Amino acid sequence: MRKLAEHNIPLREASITQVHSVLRDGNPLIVHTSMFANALASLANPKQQQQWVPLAEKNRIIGTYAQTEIGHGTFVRGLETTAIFDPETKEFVLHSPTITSTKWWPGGLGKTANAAIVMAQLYTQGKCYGPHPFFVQLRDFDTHHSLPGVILGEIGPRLGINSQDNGYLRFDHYRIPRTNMLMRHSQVLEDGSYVKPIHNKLSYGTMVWTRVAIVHSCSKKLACAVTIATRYSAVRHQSELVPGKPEPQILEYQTQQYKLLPHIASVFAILFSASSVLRMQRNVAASISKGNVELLPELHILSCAMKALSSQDSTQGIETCRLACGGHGYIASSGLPSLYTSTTCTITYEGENTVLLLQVARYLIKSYRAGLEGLPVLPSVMYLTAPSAMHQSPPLSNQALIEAFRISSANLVKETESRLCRQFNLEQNFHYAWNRCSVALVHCAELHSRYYMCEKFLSTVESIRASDRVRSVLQDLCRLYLIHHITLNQGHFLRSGTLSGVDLSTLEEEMYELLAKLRPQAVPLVDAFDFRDELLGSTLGAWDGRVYERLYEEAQKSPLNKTDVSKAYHKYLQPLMKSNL
Ligand SMILES: CCCCCCCC/C=C\CCCC(=O)SCCNC(=O)CCNC(=O)[C@H](O)C(C)(C)COP(=O)(O)OP(=O)(O)OC[C@H]1O[C@@H](n2cnc3c(N)ncnc32)[C@H](O)[C@@H]1OP(=O)(O)O
Ligand SMILES: Cc1cc2nc3c(=O)[nH]c(=O)nc-3n(C[C@H](O)[C@H](O)[C@H](O)COP(=O)(O)OP(=O)(O)OC[C@H]3O[C@@H](n4cnc5c(N)ncnc54)[C@H](O)[C@@H]3O)c2cc1C
Repeated sequence: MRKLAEHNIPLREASITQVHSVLRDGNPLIVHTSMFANALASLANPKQQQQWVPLAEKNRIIGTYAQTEIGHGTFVRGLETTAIFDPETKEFVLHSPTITSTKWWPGGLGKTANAAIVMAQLYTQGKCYGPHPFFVQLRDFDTHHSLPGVILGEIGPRLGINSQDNGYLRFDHYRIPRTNMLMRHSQVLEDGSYVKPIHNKLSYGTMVWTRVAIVHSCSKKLACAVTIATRYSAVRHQSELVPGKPEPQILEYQTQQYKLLPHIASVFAILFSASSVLRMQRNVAASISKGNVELLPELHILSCAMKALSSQDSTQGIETCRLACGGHGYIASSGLPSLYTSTTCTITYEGENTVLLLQVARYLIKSYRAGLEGLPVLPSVMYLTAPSAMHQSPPLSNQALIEAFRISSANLVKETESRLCRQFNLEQNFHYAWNRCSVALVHCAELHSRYYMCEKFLSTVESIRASDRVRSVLQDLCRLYLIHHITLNQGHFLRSGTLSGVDLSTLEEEMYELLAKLRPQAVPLVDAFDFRDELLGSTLGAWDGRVYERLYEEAQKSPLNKTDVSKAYHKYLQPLMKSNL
């Protein structure tokens, strides 16, 4: 917090700095600096912002975002916490009517936060208007004791990020002023009448913002992992590549290059896509301020797509990096286990990936059908019904590969839509038919998302003007990325007829050549991510390559090494050894 103040970084921008990486096992303030700060900035009206933002900036108020309940995370409309307007006192009464309505998971809620943005079902004049955000004080601002009517605690140990004190929260007819409803987009007036927003999903805006932030953070996490594994692979010598010759650096093995280089490429693919979605988010935010919500659905879908793909890719990439470090990748001091546990949760939180991909698929099917009917569709999905342009580019050029992605994606959507129609004819119920096609629908969403990411990678690399040599290395990396993802998805390209078996063999051959070509660039590429050793926090990945010394030094810090003979010997082992059991 002191660093943020020194550098004049506003609270809501803190989460895109590296400051949170200082903590190894989760940051109890991350939801305060990210979601809580963003909810105030985007969901509170100017008067409310004046009231709470300065206090949050000074950390007098430490907040969290309390939406998920034990019973419902994905299905936001199913939340059970109620906020009933009482016109007599001009207050909302917050209540948790069931066990399943208990708020569960919010980061920092257990012990750190003294306030929360609570999502609750809004009732006024006897009618329910769905989930709305409320500013709620949970603890006394001086003593930090929980307030009467508020029951809260921590939910217990998790796979990782255990310093984040994820919490639970219940309300027992807890009263808050009417003016604590965040009223930028919708309002409840003094007489209890409801003023609806210009788009009924504007109150979900903090989730959209966070999904975009997660994409950015996934590229950082993966960058840390590839830095550790690549540097280690340059230090580690093992086995014989040529019998009788000295043991080579493990980075010389083609299989090791295949484990690492595509994930180095992936860091850039995710980063460039994150920048593109961030630009769109800023445009949409500016439009919303002027009352225009036309591009909100496009932003929602793009943020779902990129959050799902980047969390999946970075989690898999980090695990591959851990495995690429052999046994030493399993030791906590390598930094890789905590990178994994703090990244795999991004697959689940802020919208479980399958659910987000189904949102993308719904948009693809709707847009495809609209396009067929000649209705207007938004730019990112025009290609679904636009004529093919496969023959305009030289065969197997980067542009041709992007076109192959585009056509294969359009083809898969077309095929899946036909399947959906057939299923609908059998079931006579759209929802059952949808469920029966949902595996294929997820594949549509994944391929569309991959197409977007590949396209952003290529267009960004081609726009680099600063240095020919940098551009040349990034072009090779981008080429590797395109070919790698084509080889992983061969079936889609064969089915769409965009690539033949011979094309795929040619591309595979080129991929192996690229691995060898990029091998000398591996260490410079990860060095260019420029992580300080303190932030990387890894015995395997430090700048100076003193891997073995650091592993040995770190082992000395183990509490078990404080004494030669442990207490457990006297208490358990010695009696066991003497017991003749
Ligand atoms: C280092 C920086 C890192 C920063 C990150 C900080 C990390 C902090 C640590 C942890 C944070 C974790 C926090 C959380 O997890 S908070 C809880 C998050 N919860 C979720 O994300 C819930 C997921 N569910 C949903 O979002 C939705 O309910 C839904 C699944 C998307 C939609 O459900 P449903 O289909 O029932 O849809 P609705 O009836 O609600 O919607 C119908 C139409 O609305 C469109 N829609 C939905 N959402 C939005 C939106 N946000 N914006 C615009 N439009 C939206 C939807 O597409 C439908 O449109 P259509 O035209 O097809 O009818
Ligand atoms: C580390 C961590 C931190 C979190 N922090 C916060 C926080 O700060 N604030 C907060 O409010 N919440 C937080 N959450 C909660 C998080 O947002 C939810 O866990 C998440 O949205 C998933 O919801 P769920 O747990 O209800 O899963 P479920 O929706 O129950 O998912 C279980 C399974 O059902 C499937 N499924 C569900 N619906 C569908 C569907 N329509 N179609 C197909 N399959 C479906 C899913 O794909 C999944 O496989 C956090 C969670 C974690 C793990």
